Amino acid sequence: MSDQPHPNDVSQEQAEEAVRTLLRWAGEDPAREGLLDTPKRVVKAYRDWFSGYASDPADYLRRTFKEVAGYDEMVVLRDIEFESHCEHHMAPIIGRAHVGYLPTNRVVGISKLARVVDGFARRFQVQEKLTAEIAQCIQETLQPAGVAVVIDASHECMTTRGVHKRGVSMITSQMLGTFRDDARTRAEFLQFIGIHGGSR
Ligand SMILES: Nc1nc2c(ncn2[C@@H]2O[C@H](COP(=O)(O)OP(=O)(O)OP(=O)(O)O)[C@@H](O)[C@H]2O)c(=O)[nH]1
Ligand SMILES: [Zn+2]
Repeated sequence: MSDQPHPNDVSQEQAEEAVRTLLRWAGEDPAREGLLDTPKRVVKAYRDWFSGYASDPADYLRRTFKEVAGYDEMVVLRDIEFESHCEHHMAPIIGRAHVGYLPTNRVVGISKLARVVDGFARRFQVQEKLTAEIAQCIQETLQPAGVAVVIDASHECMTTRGVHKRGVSMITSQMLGTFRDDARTRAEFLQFIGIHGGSR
C-alpha cells in the first residue's frame, strides 16, 4: 500500500541550513535582514505540507459505526479539497478528490475519508499514486464491497513552469470491487460527483 516513511535523521538545523544553501544558490544573501527567519519559516511550512509522513492514514478508519442497520447503499464524499506536492519538482498539486464506497456492515465517520486524502496528499506524490493509495487504504481497512476515488487536480509544475499551460487539470480514477466490476454502480458514482457524459 503506502510507502513506509523513511526514518528521519535530519535535524531542524540541517533542514534550515539546506534552505540557506538554496537562497545562496539563487543569488541571495541569507544574512539579509528580511531573510533571517526564512529558513525557520520554510521548515515550518514543510512540516505542514509533508505532515503525511507522520501518520498512517489507515488509523483514521479504525473507528467505525455499526448502528446503520438497513443502509447498504453508496456513500460519497465529493469535492474534498487538498494540497499536495509533486515528487518530480516539489511543486504544488492543488485539487479535489471524490471518494465513494459501498459499506458492507460498517460505516466510517465521513471526516475520516477527508483525513485519509490529506494523509496521502501531504507527501511527495504523483497523482496516479495518490489516487491508488487512497482507494487501497479504504479497501484494505474497511473492506467494503467497493471503493471509488476520482481526483481532479492542477499541477503547478506545468502551470507556473515548464510547459506553462494554465487551466489544465488532470483527472485520475481508481475503481475497486463493485465499482470496477459493475458499470451501473460506477455510473451512479460518476453521476453523484457530477461527471457524466464528460460535463460537470
Ligand atoms: N503522470 C504524472 N506525471 C506528472 C505528475 N506530476 C508531474 N508530472 C510530470 O512528470 C514529468 C517529469 O518529466 P521530466 O522530463 O523528467 O522533467 P522536466 O524536464 O521538468 O519536464 P517538463 O515538466 O516537461 O519541463 C513531467 O512531464 C511532468 O508534467 C503526476 O502526478 N503524474
Ligand atoms: Zn511536477
